[in-house]
Amino acid sequence: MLQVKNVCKSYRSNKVLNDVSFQIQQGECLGLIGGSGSGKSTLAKLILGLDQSDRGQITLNGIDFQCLKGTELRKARRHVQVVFQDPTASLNPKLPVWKSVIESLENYPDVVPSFLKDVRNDKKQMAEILLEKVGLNKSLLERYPHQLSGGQRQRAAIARGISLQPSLLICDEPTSSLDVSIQAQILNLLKELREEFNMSYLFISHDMAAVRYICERMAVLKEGMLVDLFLSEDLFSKRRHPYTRRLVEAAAEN
Ligand SMILES: Nc1ncnc2c1ncn2[C@@H]1O[C@H](COP(=O)(O)OP(=O)(O)OP(=O)(O)O)[C@@H](O)[C@H]1O
Repeated sequence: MLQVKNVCKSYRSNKVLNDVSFQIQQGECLGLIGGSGSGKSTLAKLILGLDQSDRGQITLNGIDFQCLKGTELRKARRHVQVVFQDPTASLNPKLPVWKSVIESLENYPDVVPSFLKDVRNDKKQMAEILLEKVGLNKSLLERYPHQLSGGQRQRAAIARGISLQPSLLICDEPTSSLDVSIQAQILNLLKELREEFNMSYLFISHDMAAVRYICERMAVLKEGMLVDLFLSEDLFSKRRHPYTRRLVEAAAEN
């Protein structure tokens, strides 16, 4: 489904990604962990088609975004969406929640997600269904982002992320800005949505326990190199790369 092959990326003389390769299958969740500055967000940017790699290939369902331009690129991009750490990054503070949630659908009028097919012409109904999918009451439709709690804002951002029924959802630290008590709820929501829509996730996080909980496999980036890739259940195995073991030890100390 997603194939990343020998990807390299430098910013001036700073080699940020060095020959990175991995795959994510349909419906699979791959966790991406690594220290600060290891290149995780850069990789996400390349997969989203927001920047170009210097070398290598990134294909989603066999399509290489880097070979596309204009309308074709726009069309392909709908299949990969993102949920950021800070939900205010994807919710316009001047719009009521319902408008933010359906903004992507308005940008892609030809796209008819299966769960919205009966209401595709009714904007409010679409927003209502999307809110329901993420466990938000329709009484929140008219609220503005600042009138929601952090957890509700992240749910709204997730509703927006799934609105086009993407094949791949990139979750970039989706729980880091939330209270610990809310983090588990958001993780469970992401888990349920993945099952319902058979989406794939690239789940970027510093939170080892969260990654282990939600992902079947984990990939470890160290200074732009993919040094380890394994089943989550093998996180504590002796076969782990020394750097992975250091991350595990650091997480245990926190
Ligand atoms: N647009 C850019 N121009 C120049 N350098 C950049 C750019 N984007 C990222 N970098 C550099 O690339 C390196 C990797 O950054 P990146 O944000 O991908 O790391 P990260 O693993 O996501 O870090 P964090 O966990 O702190 O978010 C850093 O040294 C960063 O300064």
